[in-house]
Amino acid sequence: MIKVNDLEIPTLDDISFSGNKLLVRIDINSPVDPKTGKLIDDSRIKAYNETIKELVNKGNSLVLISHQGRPGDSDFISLEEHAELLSKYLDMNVEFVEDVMGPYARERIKNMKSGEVILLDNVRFVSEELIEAPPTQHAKSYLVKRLSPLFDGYVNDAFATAHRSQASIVGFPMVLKSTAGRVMEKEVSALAKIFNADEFPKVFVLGGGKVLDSIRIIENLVKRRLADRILTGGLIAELFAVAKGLDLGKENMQILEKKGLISLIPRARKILLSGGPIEIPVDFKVEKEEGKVAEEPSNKVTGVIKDIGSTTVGIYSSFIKDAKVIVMRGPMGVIEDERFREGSKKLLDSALESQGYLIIGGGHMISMLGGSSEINPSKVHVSTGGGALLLFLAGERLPALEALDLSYKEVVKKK
Ligand SMILES: Nc1ncnc2c1ncn2[C@@H]1O[C@H](COP(=O)(O)OP(=O)(O)O)[C@@H](O)[C@H]1O
Ligand SMILES: O=C(OP(=O)(O)O)[C@H](O)COP(=O)(O)O
Repeated sequence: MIKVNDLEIPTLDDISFSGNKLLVRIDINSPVDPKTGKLIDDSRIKAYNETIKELVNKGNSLVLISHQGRPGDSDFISLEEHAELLSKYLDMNVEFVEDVMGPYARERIKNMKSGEVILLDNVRFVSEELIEAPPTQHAKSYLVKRLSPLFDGYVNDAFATAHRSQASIVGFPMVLKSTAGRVMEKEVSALAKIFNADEFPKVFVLGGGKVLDSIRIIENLVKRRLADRILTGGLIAELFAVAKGLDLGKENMQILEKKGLISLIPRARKILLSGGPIEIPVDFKVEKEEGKVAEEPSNKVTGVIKDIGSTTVGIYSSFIKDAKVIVMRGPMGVIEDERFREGSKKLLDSALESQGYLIIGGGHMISMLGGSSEINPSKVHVSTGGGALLLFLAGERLPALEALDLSYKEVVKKK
């Protein structure tokens, strides 16, 4: 059992599945090249080998289920390429089923033979999956009602989605015998051990595009006084810069507005006014007319912000080098474009060179590691999670863990 605060979460050692048909929730949501629609990193696809092989070796047949991107974004794509890569890394056939809960998927699941593995299509093609709701409500969703009768059990290995109260995460545990998979187990046990609240300075490097998540994370970190410094990059840096009163120019404001981020300015301002240890870039790398790249001080920005500038890289690196614990999530810039990878790459190098312990997460940031074999596991924890990782470290309860705990009490023990 994994014990987290008052939660007790069963693992594959506590509920031994063999010869069963299992629904396995994984998170293979990966960075996508917006130009080609192809995956640009496969770290998360490789992560589930142990769980999948262990379950297959015990004669189970597996239906893998995952999301990819969010509706409206360029990375909201089908999982066909993911199935090819899963087959390659597992060295076994993972059949792609271009359906989630329709008659074709259900018929295919009914006819599965022992040891077979299939991957359903992007679960966010089902609109119910996008609703954040309590487990009891999701247990009544069509997704759960249509799929759960076909299975003997449910395994949640999607640590990276553990902070979402969505149907494929919290609905199935209410009706099926459920456990955490090996990735979930390792992440939760390792993070509970390595994150020592008494070790400081702790430096958080937070970038990327999921600004609402980041604001929630920062509010938690500040409230619990867990961070000595929070170094911002990506869109989160832009939001804090505006909240501080900097004029980032019309184009950047339009981008923030288009992404619906203007309404978050008061929350960012409140964090700054409450003394949150937020660092804002002193310069940015920007793209100007005809694709020209330039560096501009934060108070004189005219181009579109695409990365942090070199002076900021120097300042941030010195904070990182002095830290005892470094947590990195979300890139400093638009890393899909080679010209704007430098900020993230240099901070990552500083973190790897530092004496501090590095916890790094989030699909885009771990892609910067490029599968590096030189990572010292006693000094670095590479997490499959980004937002889930940070919220867990900040002490928030994760819906996926709560649902597995509840499932053990209500579904397993009462049977
Ligand atoms: N200044 C910026 N403007 C627009 N997008 C940005 C900026 N900085 C980073 N991004 C985008 O943020 C995305 C990654 O953010 P996110 O999904 O939060 O990270 P992770 O997957 O590592 O958790 C990338 O697609 C990147 O292009
Ligand atoms: O990539 C993910 O989160 P992350 O960017 O925080 O690492 C997860 O797959 C969750 O995706 P979501 O933030 O669209 O719910």
